[in-house]
Amino acid sequence: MAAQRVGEVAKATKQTSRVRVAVRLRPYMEKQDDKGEGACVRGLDSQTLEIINWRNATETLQYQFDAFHDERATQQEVFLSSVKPILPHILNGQNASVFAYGPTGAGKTHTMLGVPELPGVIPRAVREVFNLVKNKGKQEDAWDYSISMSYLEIYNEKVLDLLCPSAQDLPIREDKDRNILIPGLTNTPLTSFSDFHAQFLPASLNRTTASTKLNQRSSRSHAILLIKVVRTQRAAQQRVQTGKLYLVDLAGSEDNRRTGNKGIRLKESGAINLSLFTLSKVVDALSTGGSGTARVPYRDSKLTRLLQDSLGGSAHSVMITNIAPEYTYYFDTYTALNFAAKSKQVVNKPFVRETVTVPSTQVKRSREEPEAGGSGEPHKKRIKDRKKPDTDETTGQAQPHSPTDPSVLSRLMALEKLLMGTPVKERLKLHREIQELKAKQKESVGNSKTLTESVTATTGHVSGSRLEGDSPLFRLHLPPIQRKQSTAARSKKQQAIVSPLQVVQLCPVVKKPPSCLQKQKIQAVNEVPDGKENISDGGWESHLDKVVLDQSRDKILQVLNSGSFKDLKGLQLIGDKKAKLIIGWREIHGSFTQLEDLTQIVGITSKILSSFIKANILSSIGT
Ligand SMILES: Nc1ncnc2c1ncn2[C@@H]1O[C@H](COP(=O)(O)OP(=O)(O)OP(=O)(O)O)[C@@H](O)[C@H]1O
Repeated sequence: MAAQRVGEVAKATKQTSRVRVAVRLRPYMEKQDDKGEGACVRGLDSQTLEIINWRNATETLQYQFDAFHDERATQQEVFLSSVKPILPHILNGQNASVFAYGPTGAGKTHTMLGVPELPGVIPRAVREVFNLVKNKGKQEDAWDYSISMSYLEIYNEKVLDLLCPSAQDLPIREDKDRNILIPGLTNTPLTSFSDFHAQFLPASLNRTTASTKLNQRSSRSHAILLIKVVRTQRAAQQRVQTGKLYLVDLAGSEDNRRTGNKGIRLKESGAINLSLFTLSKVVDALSTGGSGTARVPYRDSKLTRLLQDSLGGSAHSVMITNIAPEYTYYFDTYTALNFAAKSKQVVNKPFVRETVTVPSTQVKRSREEPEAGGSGEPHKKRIKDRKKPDTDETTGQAQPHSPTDPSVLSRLMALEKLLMGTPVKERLKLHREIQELKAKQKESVGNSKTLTESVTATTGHVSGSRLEGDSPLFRLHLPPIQRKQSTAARSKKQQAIVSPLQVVQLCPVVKKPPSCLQKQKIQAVNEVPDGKENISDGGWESHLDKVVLDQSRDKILQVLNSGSFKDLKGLQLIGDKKAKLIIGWREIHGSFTQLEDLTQIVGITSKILSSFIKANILSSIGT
């Protein structure tokens, strides 16, 4: 019998739910390491890993997450520890989401999809949902359950229905209750796991993949599988609860120098990187804008618009960050780990959305009409409930910022660097911000001293004798990670393992012996000097590795060419006026081929251009 909706009840649960972050290290692959340098990252225990510190290769950076799955972890272990625990929520009208993040070729699709003999999170989670429903049905007979699926990809900023590939770019809508809806998206009822299998496999083949230098079958889109569980009470006045499970395989962040992308691949890559860039801005806003005043830029990309419920919204979320051990991936891995560390601070507020219905005459409902268990919650509530940056709402305890917490350090460093090349009028503002961060840093040093090791569930910290004078450089009596010398120009006999000190020479960024500038930068990390920054302006580029410089330039160019107004304003030294001029220039001339083209814009002199380049490159390296 059809039912008429008479009321929707959003029952906020008392608990907040921090986004759980797991990191999975893929096995070392010789073919990905043509120089034969070995691994730059390794696990220490089931929660901790360490990566060589690019600023000083005699140190490592340690990160702690909710779970760390090393290269030997099986598909089943990853599922049991990181995914299974959140699934029961969707039977109670709550949302849950699992998404795989990481550089291209680091194992996201392997983790989410797997292969027939080693099925990944998606098939295991769906099977588990069927099991849970079956068991619930046995325990209580007051409710009926139905399961359905939708499957879509976001390709080049277009939403495409994988169950109905002819469908064009589908719109994303938001209803008055802030539920995210996709009108026209196929929603197929499922009767069993094999039914799911039969629908899912052919649909997966519709996903856009292509071969790049780094991955023979690289996902060129973000794939989102939505499993919906609707439970309906068998009573005169029916209650209907809908829980949604999002299983997301994100496209990999890409460095086009290494992927060798050209033409259409390069365009895809631009869209992928831009949406991931927006995702990182969303996470930034959620993890640092705890006061509730920061605008979260969900609308700046389709991906973040769709994931709105999963980040800072109403879902129980798990992010599995996939990383690769080879040195070739070093900076991608480092960036992914810092992103994962920030994501740990995002808090969701799960709630049950329930519809109470009474039998009535047939009411026609479109497939994507707002419904029970919808994905949003009132905006005001979300903002109000957003986690303050330093407070773990799940425990009520202050979440310690380690003295070397990368989220504070990197912002601090970026600001310090920025100050060097900033016009006088902006210096005051930056200086204030630096002082605040320094105060926070000092406070966290105090905090961390009083906390026992078990409480230090921090986002990550630098381990090194200079920072933790009495602790050994490497814990657990493991020998230090050693970078093998490149085998490219050596015979097999000469492949001796170098000592950690020699590694410094191979460090990807620090090329020259420490100069005055570098010493001061190191001091900024370790001592947070109170004195004035008075670093000479000239020759800053020569202190950085060419690859890093080129990568940063490419990223800036990408934002200039495909960034929205807001993305452009996110660049250093670009305000409203310049952002508009850049968009106007793009409309007339197309893309910028190099950063230097910016001088063609009225008001951007070569002096302004060099400050712009410097500020943005230093800022991107520091974050
Ligand atoms: N844990 C693992 N064990 C064994 N092989 C793995 C593992 N993780 C990844 N691989 C292999 O590494 C290669 C790249 O993995 P995958 O395609 O999953 O990467 P990806 O992150 O999805 O890349 P992209 O973003 O380009 O799609 C594949 O050949 C995959 O089988």
